[in-house]
Amino acid sequence: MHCKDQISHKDYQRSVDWLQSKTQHRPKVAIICGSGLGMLADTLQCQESFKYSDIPGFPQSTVQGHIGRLVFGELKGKTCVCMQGRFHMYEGHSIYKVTFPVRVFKLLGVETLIVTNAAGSIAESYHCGDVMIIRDHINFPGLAGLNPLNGPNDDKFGPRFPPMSGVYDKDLRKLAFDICKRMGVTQFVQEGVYCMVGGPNFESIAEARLLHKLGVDAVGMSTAPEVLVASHCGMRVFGLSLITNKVVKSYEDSETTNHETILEVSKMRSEMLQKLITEIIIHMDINNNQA
Ligand SMILES: O=P(O)(O)O[C@@H]1C[C@H](O)[C@@H](CO)O1
Ligand SMILES: Nc1nc2[nH]cnc2c(=O)[nH]1
Repeated sequence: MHCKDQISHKDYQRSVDWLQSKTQHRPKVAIICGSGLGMLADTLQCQESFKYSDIPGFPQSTVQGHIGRLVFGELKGKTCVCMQGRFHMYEGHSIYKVTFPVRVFKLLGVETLIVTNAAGSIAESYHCGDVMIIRDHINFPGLAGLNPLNGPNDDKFGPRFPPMSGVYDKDLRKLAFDICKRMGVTQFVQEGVYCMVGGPNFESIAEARLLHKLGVDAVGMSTAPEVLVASHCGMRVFGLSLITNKVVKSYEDSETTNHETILEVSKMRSEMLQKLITEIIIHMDINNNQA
């Protein structure tokens, strides 16, 4: 990966101009839907959707369970934009392309980014079907130097050396937990640390044990780059991981992980997740429709 792949302000703006010429919606909230979690977009009212292949600069989704559309609409009167399918580095996209939509959202006027993903549990106490409110992340590709902020800094977006502490908004995390209490679902709600690895392979047992020692609660192949770029440009961030499988940590265990099971579990919890995200959006402070 070279900085030559870096994307210019002009390229983000081209995408923004195209979208703004096609829709009157001016979203304040963007939602990135993880594997199998794209159904939330279907609940938006006054919908207008655009295939990634039609939007200038957008890459294509290639993963099963990621439809590949940007959907604008209203959730109980709040204007949102939903990514039905995200981009992963293992698909062959550069890290700049993976995070491209986030800067487009910023230029569209989005202030809050909600990210969701499917993840495997590392924490012993987690179960399949649990929902983890992300408190913090470990960005393995980032620690190894694969960072969407590599290259000349674009000061129009944010500072050269952005902090990464407290990135997952405390108030939104509390709001989410309070809503879970009201929904009566706290028995399968957790709060923990998400770790991004490169994928596309799932973890070896030794890797899973390493992640456990490092304090990781759930592991997946996405999210950290988008969150990093959102935080760099001053967006408020909230994240949820749906625990779709337990990561094998014992040589005695013959279970293996596969993408089909991940999609099945996502389906099982999709309604609850939709409700939770809808309630969060309804109850959070949004300076709506003042773009
Ligand atoms: O987009 P997310 O992070 O939800 O996708 C997860 C991680 C891998 O891309 C894939 C593995 O099944 O699902
Ligand atoms: N790396 C990784 N990504 C996942 N996405 C969903 N489950 C998993 C998992 O067990 N490991």
